[in-house]
Amino acid sequence: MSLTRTQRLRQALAGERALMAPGVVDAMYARLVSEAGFQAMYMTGAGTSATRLGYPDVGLLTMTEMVDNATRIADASDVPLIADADNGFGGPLNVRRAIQLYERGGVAAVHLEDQVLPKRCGHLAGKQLISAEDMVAKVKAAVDARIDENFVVIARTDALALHGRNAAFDRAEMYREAGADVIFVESPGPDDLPHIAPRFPGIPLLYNMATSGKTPFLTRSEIEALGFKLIIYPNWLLLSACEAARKTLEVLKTEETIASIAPNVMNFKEFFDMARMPEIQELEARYGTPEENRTTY
Ligand SMILES: C[C@](O)(C(=O)O)[C@H](CC(=O)O)C(=O)O
Repeated sequence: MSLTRTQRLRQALAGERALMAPGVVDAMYARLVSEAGFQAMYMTGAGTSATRLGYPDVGLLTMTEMVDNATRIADASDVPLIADADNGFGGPLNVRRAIQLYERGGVAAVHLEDQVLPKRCGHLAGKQLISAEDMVAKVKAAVDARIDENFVVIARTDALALHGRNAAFDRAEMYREAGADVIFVESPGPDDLPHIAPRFPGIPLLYNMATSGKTPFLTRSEIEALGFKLIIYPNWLLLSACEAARKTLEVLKTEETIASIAPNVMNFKEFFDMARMPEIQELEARYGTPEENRTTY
């Protein structure tokens, strides 16, 4: 029998190499990541906020909006999805409901952070934290709420930027004792990185390859050598696409034709194939759509 997504995620986290999870914001990016053959993907809250609302990552998205987005992403492939669950959208009871809905939606892992509500991107200034004890209660609620024991609960602390290394590590230790499966110390700089793994033996650590540049752009092997097991790349696909879209818009505005862009974009067939056209064609055949009405190019 094939392994479930959560089992595959657990297996990958226990493997030799660090697991790379490119960031996605919708089903289309999920298709791209799946096509590219990655073993995991990550739903970025920052990217979800930008694409769903056109606003930055300042905690405006509601829990149901985040769950809805995660569910659509999870539905688009069989690749284990790690999803941003911000601060759990409230207290421990909100966390409990959020975990139930994320899990039901096919998500394999979430990360929860110790910021107040509303939260903001961990790489921005002006963050505020809840107490470590309040966060411990949320981690416990998350662990208790999961039905599938392989669903992964990742605890993130945002304390490093505000209170320094010791405070951040103390918090992370408390979250680990509360049952977190993975530890995520947010926005470490180059000086902090070598201190994290020696302090947390035996538990997988997450490396957030954010685009802010605060955490260095290391290679997978360099990150592995520092003792991290999971690498998320939150907004890189989105930012690549935004830059390409801007260029297309510039050309369209000045040249008033798409002709010079056309040879450089993904072609029509590739685009539909990425969106599972072969599956649709197979289903049409199976359910008796007359040949002349089947979807073809
Ligand atoms: C990981 C993160 O929470 C996200 O929403 O993807 C962000 C990433 C980012 O804004 O680049 C973060 O707070 O680090």
